[in-house]
Amino acid sequence: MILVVDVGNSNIVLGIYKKKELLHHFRISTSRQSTVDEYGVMIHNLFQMSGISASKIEGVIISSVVPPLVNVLEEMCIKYVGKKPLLVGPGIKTGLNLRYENPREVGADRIVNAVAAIDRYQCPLVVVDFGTATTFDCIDAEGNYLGGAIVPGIGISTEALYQRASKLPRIELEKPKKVIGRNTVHAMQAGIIFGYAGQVDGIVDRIKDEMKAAPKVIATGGLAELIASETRTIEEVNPMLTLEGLRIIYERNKG
Ligand SMILES: Nc1ncnc2c1ncn2[C@@H]1O[C@H](COP(=O)(O)OP(=O)(O)O)[C@@H](O)[C@H]1O
Ligand SMILES: CC(C)(COP(=O)(O)O)[C@@H](O)C(=O)NCCC(=O)O
Ligand SMILES: [K+]
Repeated sequence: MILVVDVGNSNIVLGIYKKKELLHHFRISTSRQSTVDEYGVMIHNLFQMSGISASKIEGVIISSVVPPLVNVLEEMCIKYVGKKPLLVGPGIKTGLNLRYENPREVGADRIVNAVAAIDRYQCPLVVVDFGTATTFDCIDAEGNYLGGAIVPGIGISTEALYQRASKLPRIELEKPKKVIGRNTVHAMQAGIIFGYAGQVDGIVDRIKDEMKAAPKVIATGGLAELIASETRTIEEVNPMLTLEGLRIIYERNKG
């Protein structure tokens, strides 16, 4: 079994794979304050709840877009899982041809998503990841990673409204029945959800024009389901894309 870990700005998602099969997955909140031992307790509890023995874990791979947590989680794995993790970053084989001006700048999660998408679907592709930020990653017909777009995430956008406007409350991210809201909450929900879906379609349309291609559009991330159904351009939601990518990169680098 291997342990795969994706550290996002809001959540850390962990997966346990036995060969190609995802046996368990867990989502815990990203805490920049937590210590090696606190993360150790967390993983110990998750393993215990699921009947996993740490001694059965043959290897660990971590992707992180939160630099201060890399060392903490690396040490946690050494101390509590007994394995030094592979870190998705410079020096690791991904098989991806990065066309970013500075390939070191691309978020590890975006690289991992692209690797998984290329493995699973036919190129050209666009991957939309609804995380703290929403990222668009473009892959051409030859499998080259072209780059993409980064926009404020749905959570960030919603939070900004209530933090900056005195009379706007904190709202549940729920789809309202109508776009014409007749109270503040419904009006905000309509603006956020339908506005966000429109933004996704707008960016994907421009990407397709610029790529001069008809890429398949895949979505992933915590809030993918909610928005995807309101878009015209997203063809498939694959919630486990990032974990799959980590498993594939692990395979390419072991031994
Ligand atoms: N199942 C869920 N239902 C509602 N909100 C969620 C769910 N999962 C994640 N979120 C929210 O979606 C946002 C992005 O989550 P996630 O995809 O885990 O982001 P990241 O990869 O940046 O950590 C966060 O604000 C998180 O609170
Ligand atoms: C864009 C991101 C913040 C998305 O992170 P997430 O929403 O998954 O937490 C992350 O991929 C990142 O920090 N990227 C570095 C900049 C870049 O990809 O160009
Ligand atoms: K992510």
